[in-house]
Amino acid sequence: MHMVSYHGMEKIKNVINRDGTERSMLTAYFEANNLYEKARGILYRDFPEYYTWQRRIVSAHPAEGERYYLRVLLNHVTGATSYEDLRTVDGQVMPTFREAAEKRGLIEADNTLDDCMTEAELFRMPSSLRRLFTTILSMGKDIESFPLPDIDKQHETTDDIPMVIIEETSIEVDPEDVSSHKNLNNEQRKAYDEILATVDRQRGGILFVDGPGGTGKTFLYMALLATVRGQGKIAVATATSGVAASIMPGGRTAHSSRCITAQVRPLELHASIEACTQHEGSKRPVVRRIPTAHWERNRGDK
Ligand SMILES: Nc1ncnc2c1ncn2[C@@H]1O[C@H](COP(=O)(O)OP(=O)(O)OP(=O)(O)O)[C@@H](O)[C@H]1O
Repeated sequence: MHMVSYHGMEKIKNVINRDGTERSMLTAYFEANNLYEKARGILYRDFPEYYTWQRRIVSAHPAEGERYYLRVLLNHVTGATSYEDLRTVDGQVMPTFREAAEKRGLIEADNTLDDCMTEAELFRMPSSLRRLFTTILSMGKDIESFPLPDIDKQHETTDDIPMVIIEETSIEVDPEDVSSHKNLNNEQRKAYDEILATVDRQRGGILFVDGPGGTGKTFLYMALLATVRGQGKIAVATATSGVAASIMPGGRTAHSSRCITAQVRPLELHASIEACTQHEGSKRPVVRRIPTAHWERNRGDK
């Protein structure tokens, strides 16, 4: 079980027969344990302090499964002379490295995951560190066990209300926007009434407002957002670009919205809002808790 690099066009027979392919740093370590008694008391990771290798020890990611558990064992077991020997615990050969690590009590009790983060911190880029951290959390590691800064209680959810709802309901409504519906022209009024009727029916719907630049679409959105929010309902305003999103109060880009992903298609909107709030820790979707409307600026986005 070791990695071999080869050219894509190379014949597999040649790869296997190439000098040195059958040896890896790990098999060299097993050999050293076989040959030298002194080597048997040294952990694999400390080996470079006593013996010379031309390469550095590679790290293993928890998502790599057996390769990772092999690394866990090597971090704790000295003197192994073969893979099988490494899997042997109390005279019993375990079928997998994971089971061997479990039998030795290394997985539950040790701080390998913390060590993994500490080691990764030295050379990984932030995005890669974040991925590693979420992988570790998904393996059942409690986030509280990491020395993270304290969570600002002010931003925690209260009374089991998901954060996304608190954020959306705390958007301030400009009084000028609230009264702007009185100034709508006939076409805007028609669209305004129809959209509000759809929101009130609470049965969902997809409506498109279209028109040449400067004909008052944004003016209409502002009036709609203010009216819906003024009624205590949630109006999620998204746009495909940051500039277009910044025009609308509480507006955000679709991909940064915690409710709607960039790939969302209109018919998936309901499902994506549900998925989002369930992810936030609530089993009750926003759409059932508070009537929700969603505006997306598309055509003519700046
Ligand atoms: N009913 C109205 N009463 C007063 N002013 C209005 C009305 N409708 C639109 N306007 C004004 O007309 C101008 C253009 O409107 P708006 O920006 O809403 O157009 P738009 O269709 O969103 O344009 P674009 O597609 O270029 O973004 C704005 O200054 C807006 O305030």
